[in-house]
Amino acid sequence: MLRLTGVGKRYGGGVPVLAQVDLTVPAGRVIGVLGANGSGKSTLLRIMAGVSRATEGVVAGHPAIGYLPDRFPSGQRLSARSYLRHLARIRGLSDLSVIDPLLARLGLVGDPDAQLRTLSKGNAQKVGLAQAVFAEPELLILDEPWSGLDVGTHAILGELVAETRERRASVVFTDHRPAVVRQYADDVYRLDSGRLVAFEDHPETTRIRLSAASSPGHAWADEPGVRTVADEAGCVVLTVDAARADAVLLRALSGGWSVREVAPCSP
Ligand SMILES: Nc1ncnc2c1ncn2[C@@H]1O[C@H](COP(=O)(O)OP(=O)(O)OP(=O)(O)O)[C@@H](O)[C@H]1O
Repeated sequence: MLRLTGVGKRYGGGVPVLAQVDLTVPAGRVIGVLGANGSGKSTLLRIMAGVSRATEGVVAGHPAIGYLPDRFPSGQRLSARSYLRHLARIRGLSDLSVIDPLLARLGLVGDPDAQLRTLSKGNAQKVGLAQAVFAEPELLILDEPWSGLDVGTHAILGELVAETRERRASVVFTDHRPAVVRQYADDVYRLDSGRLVAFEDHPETTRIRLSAASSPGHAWADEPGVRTVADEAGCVVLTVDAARADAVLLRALSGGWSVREVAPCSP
């Protein structure tokens, strides 16, 4: 659907914000991009949305795109309703009746006929979301879409993302919170020094110290969930995925080992 190959971006003569970014967005997939402030998330999404040019590399594919920018231009005199109708006509949408129910679903507080510039930040964000999704684009690009939204609308946005995936369209979104990105994305990436890398999830681990009067012997490294095995002062020390810790303890006790210590590993 959309493919970035070797994409780089440099503003003026500065250091590259993005370097050698490769990313394929397949149909029906939700991709989440994590990154600290200033790591280049918005720059990457602007390039994908076609509103900014890469200074290196190739962007291939021309899906119909719905785009929520990081700063939605909300300081306008147009009302939310006229703005969305205007955009709908530009995008060739004949059925304008989808707009009002969408604003209601997003929980727009206030008069849809009031000027956009009078809306609160969260309500302006809802109008920004509405313009991104109403035409059912093939690729939905959302820059920090959860920012500024109230809790009720968080769930609605989650539904909109899921519905987009269900109709085999794709979503690319950014956020700086791993838990949010993990919750909604099929594939999670992280921007690190301009490079886009797969986000490695580090599940919580537990440290288990075992001893045995006579060595019963056990291939602990082969036990599911065991990450590391070390000998320390006559004890065996295991690092175990927290979710598997109970099973490993049961195996140890039934195998004649004594449990000396169980503690969460420091992050
Ligand atoms: N138009 C521009 N001209 C010059 N520098 C820019 C421009 N846009 C972004 N930058 C710089 O590029 C870097 C990445 O910015 P970008 O907005 O893409 O990061 P971000 O990850 O989206 O940040 P945040 O989480 O704070 O929104 C920053 O150092 C920023 O100052």
